[in-house]
Amino acid sequence: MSGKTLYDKLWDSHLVKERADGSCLIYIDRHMLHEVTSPQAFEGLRLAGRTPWRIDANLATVDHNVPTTGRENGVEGIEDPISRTQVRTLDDNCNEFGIVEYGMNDQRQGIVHVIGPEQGATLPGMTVVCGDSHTSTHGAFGALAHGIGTSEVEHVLATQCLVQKKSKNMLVQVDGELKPGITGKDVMLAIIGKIGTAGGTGYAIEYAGSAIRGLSMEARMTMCNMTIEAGARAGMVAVDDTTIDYVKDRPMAPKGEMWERAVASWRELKSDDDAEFDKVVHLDAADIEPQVSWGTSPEMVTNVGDRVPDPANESDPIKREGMQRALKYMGLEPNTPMTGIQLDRIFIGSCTNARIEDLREAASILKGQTIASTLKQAMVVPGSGMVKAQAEREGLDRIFIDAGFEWREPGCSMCLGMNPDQLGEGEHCASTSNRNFEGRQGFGGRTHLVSPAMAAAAAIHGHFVDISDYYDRAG
Ligand SMILES: CC(C)[C@H](C(=O)O)[C@@H](O)C(=O)O
Ligand code: SF4
Repeated sequence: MSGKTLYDKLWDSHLVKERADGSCLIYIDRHMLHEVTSPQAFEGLRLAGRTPWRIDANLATVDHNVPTTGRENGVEGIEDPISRTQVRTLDDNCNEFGIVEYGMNDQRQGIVHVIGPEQGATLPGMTVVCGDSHTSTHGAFGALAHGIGTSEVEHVLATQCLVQKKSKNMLVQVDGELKPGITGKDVMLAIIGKIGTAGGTGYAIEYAGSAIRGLSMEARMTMCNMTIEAGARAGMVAVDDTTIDYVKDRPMAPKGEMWERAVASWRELKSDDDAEFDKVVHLDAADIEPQVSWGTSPEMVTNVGDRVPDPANESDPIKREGMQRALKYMGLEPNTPMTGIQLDRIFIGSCTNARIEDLREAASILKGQTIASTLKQAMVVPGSGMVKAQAEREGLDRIFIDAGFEWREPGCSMCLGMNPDQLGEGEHCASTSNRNFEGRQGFGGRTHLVSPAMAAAAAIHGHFVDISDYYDRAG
């Protein structure tokens, strides 16, 4: 018999019961909540007269609907009535049921997938769920993490368990050395460009190989975050020293002797050498160039040095039609150099790329520079209040502000149009977020997915540039 994958190990250690039809009950260690997908779940609990099964397993915050400016008047000061109600409802529900919530003006508030790891609420070996598709982010810690629907949010609140079917195992192996300036974002966009947005459907993906081992936790989180864009619900990376160093001394991480014991067991969280995967994909790190998306799906992506593809060269009629539609929406002509796309706004933020390392990377490009006068707006939205405070201690806020960026309060912001930060119709945006769907950042808005460094360099020039030049020049 062959060995176990990391996914098999996580699955087996949380399996409560398996039925003959393959449906399984798994135990959930950590449940994160936000204001969008929780109201009906709490309502369901109330109607059934239930209380949360394990209060301490839950951690809530407000992120999608919060404004990123003008928070001095608290929740009642939120202008949009729907957003105000959403935020107030989570506050009320958490108060009623006794769940810890980082409210809008708590320094620990932020995007749910940023604050979990930051607080040590996400730990190796856990099962982590949240009513949010980008929960896959937490898999970077050698955890089994995925999004759930609102009825499942209610189920987890009530029982701490979830009915699931096991996925197949996929290994994405990235070996070799990344070129300077190439980030986890570029690696992940290149993977999605290669396997497609349905490439991971039905699988749990493990990222491995020497290039992944060399990545920071922030970069691993970026990759696991975008796993859902590759069609897989869960992505994960094995535990190593990088993982353990990141987790150490986090507020909710174990301490003292418990820490030593935890680390000893976490070290086992890797695939066995003889584990077999149902599918294996290889990438050579040295081949990966800075990525920019040109279309309305994350797989519609190319190297910054390339051109907008020509549908005429696509033999598959369905794909051709999809490309034509995407180009029409994006207002792009085939064969336009990617560096020729003029931008209107720059957004550095989201649960994909708003951690401290992301802001440092962008600031290193922007230092002493100013943004192009042709831009309507450039903004940085830190992923959490803690990231914001850290960036301010390092003086990064000054670099951004001096360059012409707006420095905002934490939240999902322009990643999706559920708050005042939105694109206007027809506007092109260099965005460090994860989805470039039609209307995602505002009605008629045109999203180009890039890394923080690429967004920063694009801000200076008003169009995309190959940041490789920056890194070469800097030596
Ligand atoms: C609002 C929420 C349910 C949604 C998700 O599940 O991912 C959002 O976070 C997103 O990124 O589209
Ligand atoms: S930042 Fe974007 S992707 Fe992440 S949870 Fe918020 S809306 Fe979803």
